[in-house]
Amino acid sequence: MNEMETKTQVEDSIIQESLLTCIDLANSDHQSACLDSGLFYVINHGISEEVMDKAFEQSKNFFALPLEEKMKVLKNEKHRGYTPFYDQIPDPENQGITKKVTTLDPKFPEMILSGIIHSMAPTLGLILANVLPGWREAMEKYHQEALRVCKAIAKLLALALDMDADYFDSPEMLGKPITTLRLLHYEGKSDPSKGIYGTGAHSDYGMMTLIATDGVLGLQICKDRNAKPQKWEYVPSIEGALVVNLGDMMQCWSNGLFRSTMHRVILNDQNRYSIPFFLEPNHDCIIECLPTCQSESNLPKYPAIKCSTYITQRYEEVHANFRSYEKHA
Ligand SMILES: O=C(O)CCC(=O)C(=O)O
Ligand SMILES: [Fe+2]
Repeated sequence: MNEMETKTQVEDSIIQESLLTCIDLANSDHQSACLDSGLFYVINHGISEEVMDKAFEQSKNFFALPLEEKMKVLKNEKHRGYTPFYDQIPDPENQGITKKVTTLDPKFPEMILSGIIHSMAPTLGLILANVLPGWREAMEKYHQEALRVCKAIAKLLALALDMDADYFDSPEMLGKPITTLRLLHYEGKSDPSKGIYGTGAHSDYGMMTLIATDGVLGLQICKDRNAKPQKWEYVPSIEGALVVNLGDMMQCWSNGLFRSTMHRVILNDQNRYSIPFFLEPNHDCIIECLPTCQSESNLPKYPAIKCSTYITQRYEEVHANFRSYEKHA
């Protein structure tokens, strides 16, 4: 049996085991999608409608709480917890928020971040238990399922990069992953010409992001950030499918072969709820070009960096000071 056959067999067995199917916008395979846009859909992921519906229902319940209740779970120094509207500025150069926060309408999304591993999800859950029965259970269940799906995708990505299927899904890499479930609530109307976006242009920092939405159109990608003018394409939602978006770390591991695509959210006066699940490896893991992705004529393009260092750097870049929203509370 040659190496290629073995690889295909392993890939087939992962797909059969989980029935996981990855498709891209043009309906080709996930491998070309990784190279082209770094974004693809996953169907047959095994997350039941019930689990998905409960997560959205509880997310809406949370955002419908009075602000004073939400402020009780205001984010902590690890950025877990509630973030009111206005806090996140992924694209400060183009986002009006840096100029005058108070005149901005519509608002930036409000969000709540929780994780289970290395996080305060249990604390959040305890605080919210009285006001939102079932919130914690719904989030823990969705979190667990999202992690399972991401790990299956990580195997396919490893194979696509000519590594062992378990390369990413190993104790050193994903034994204690940094996982974040972000519940987002957008409202209002975007106006890119005025620097008003649901979420400004950014790439995700980590390994991959699994995005579930309520079906309201909003997510856009720009495949070529250097193009002038930039071309933004909507990512339509597909019933039952989740969107997978590769992050900067995957771009680094693959030496730029896999794309960490710039994306943003544009809104048209509708409420929109989405639940991205961010997967990053163990915090002490070093992110560096894989041996299969470099050669004498293709040297590593990105410096090796510790996972936690990279995340902290990127996070500080895009978040306003706490004080910037105190006046809106
Ligand atoms: O709301 C979405 O569809 C995407 C949100 C996003 O890009 C993010 O939270 O990083
Ligand atoms: Fe994102």
